[in-house]
Amino acid sequence: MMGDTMGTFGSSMASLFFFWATFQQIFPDHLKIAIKEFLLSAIQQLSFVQRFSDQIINFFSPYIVISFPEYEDYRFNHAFAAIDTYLGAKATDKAQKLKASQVKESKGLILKRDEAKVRDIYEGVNVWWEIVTSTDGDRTHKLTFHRSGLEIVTGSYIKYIMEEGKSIEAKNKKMKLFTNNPSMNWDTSKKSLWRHIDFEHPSSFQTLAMDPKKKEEVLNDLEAFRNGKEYYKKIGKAWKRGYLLYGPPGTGKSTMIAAMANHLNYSIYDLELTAIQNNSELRKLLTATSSNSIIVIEDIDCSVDLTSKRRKRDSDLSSKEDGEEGKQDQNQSKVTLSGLLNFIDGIWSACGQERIIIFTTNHMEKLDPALIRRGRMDMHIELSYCGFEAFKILAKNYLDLDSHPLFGEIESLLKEAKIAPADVAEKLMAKNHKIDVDGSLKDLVQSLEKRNKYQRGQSDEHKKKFGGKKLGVFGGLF
Ligand SMILES: Nc1ncnc2c1ncn2[C@@H]1O[C@H](COP(=O)(O)OP(=O)(O)OP(=O)(O)O)[C@@H](O)[C@H]1O
Ligand SMILES: [Mg+2]
Repeated sequence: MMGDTMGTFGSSMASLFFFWATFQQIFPDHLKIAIKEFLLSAIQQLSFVQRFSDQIINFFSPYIVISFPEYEDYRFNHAFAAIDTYLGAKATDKAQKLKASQVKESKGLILKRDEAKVRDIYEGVNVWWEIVTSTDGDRTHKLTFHRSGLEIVTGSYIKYIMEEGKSIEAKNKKMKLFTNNPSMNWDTSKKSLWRHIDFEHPSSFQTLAMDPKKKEEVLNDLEAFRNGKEYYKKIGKAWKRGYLLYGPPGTGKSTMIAAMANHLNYSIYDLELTAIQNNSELRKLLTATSSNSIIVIEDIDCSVDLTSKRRKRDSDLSSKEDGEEGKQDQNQSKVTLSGLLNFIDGIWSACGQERIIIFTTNHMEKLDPALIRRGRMDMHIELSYCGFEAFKILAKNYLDLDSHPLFGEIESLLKEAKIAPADVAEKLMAKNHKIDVDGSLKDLVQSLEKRNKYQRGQSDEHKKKFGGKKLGVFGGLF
């Protein structure tokens, strides 16, 4: 009825236009202006009628639509993700068969795929899911259902979807790796402060080559953290834990982070400090992270010049306190030590629980003691050069080997050699997809012998030149 009225009105408008075009030359100017004004007011009335009619239709429509946008206030909407997983997992042909058997059991849930829309039945209420993509690429899940099902949908269906989605995600181990978008793009990208991909890293504690005792310690600490909800509540501390991973390049710091995430089934937020302008941006990023996550700042010593003020203060006693925001270099990132300390202390992450914060560095000595003191970085974990125990794990991973006549020789060579597990792993890797146990081990022995000879020859000269600093890694040399 309303549509017919609109159609008639539209054609009348077209006639009016035609009238105006044909006779505009005949009419004098003042009449032309009058007709123009009349047409404009008619158009305004039409849009008003349209808006009003939309409201009336919405008001009387028996259907309700609820939207779940992918991003809300620059934050990734976890409800969207749960719905996505739920619909993705259930709305397949296979799932339809599965569903048929579930009807008898508990919830009475049936899913049918209707091209772009997915129909779902929950406790007798029909609902339709549709994914809508806007012109600028923003995605939204739209849920449509009859008004009569409002109580069931809002009372239990949405909760059910969230729980199902999350449990499927947990079962599928669908973890995510988030990386912060550069803050200069926040306004233009208008989506999220973080972008993400599925996190699928094969690393585990089992395959991590390090001293078994140290590994055990880390694992126990993680377990205590995971089960520590009540404990943290009791002692009045935010449920978080900080780990500082330090050691030379290629010793497994990043690999250990992946192993931790896999062990705990947590997502990773890889925080690139150099992409942030100041402390308030850091705060924004942190409040946009979710619980059950690991926040990582790799190479903390290189990310931001956090130590410059300390050094400056050491040399210039009149300079200001650490806590003041930097006013020195306008072009430099102004994330300050105090901003970072606030974050670690859990002030800004108080909105979420169960978080782990990890810093990695190759140069522990460069870091400000305030940043890494116990209580902030609760556990300092050294990832060091490859010892014999670590080698045995690599040999098992790469060659499926528990023992070999060359193991004795390798053990004594490793006592002296400063070789990163990454370099040992490279020697043990299959060449052209072929595993050659004897060839790989001989290759490793030769490389270790050369390395040790080189180290012995160079160490005195190096000490003289670099004032006794540790030798670097010889990764590329042998
Ligand atoms: N402890 C280890 N156990 C198992 N594999 C390792 C270990 N250390 C290194 N590797 C292997 O070497 C590669 C590089 O290691 P990784 O990236 O973890 O080193 P890193 O300590 O993070 O180095 P960087 O300081 O340069 O970031 C890994 O992909 C892995 O295959
Ligand atoms: Mg690394």
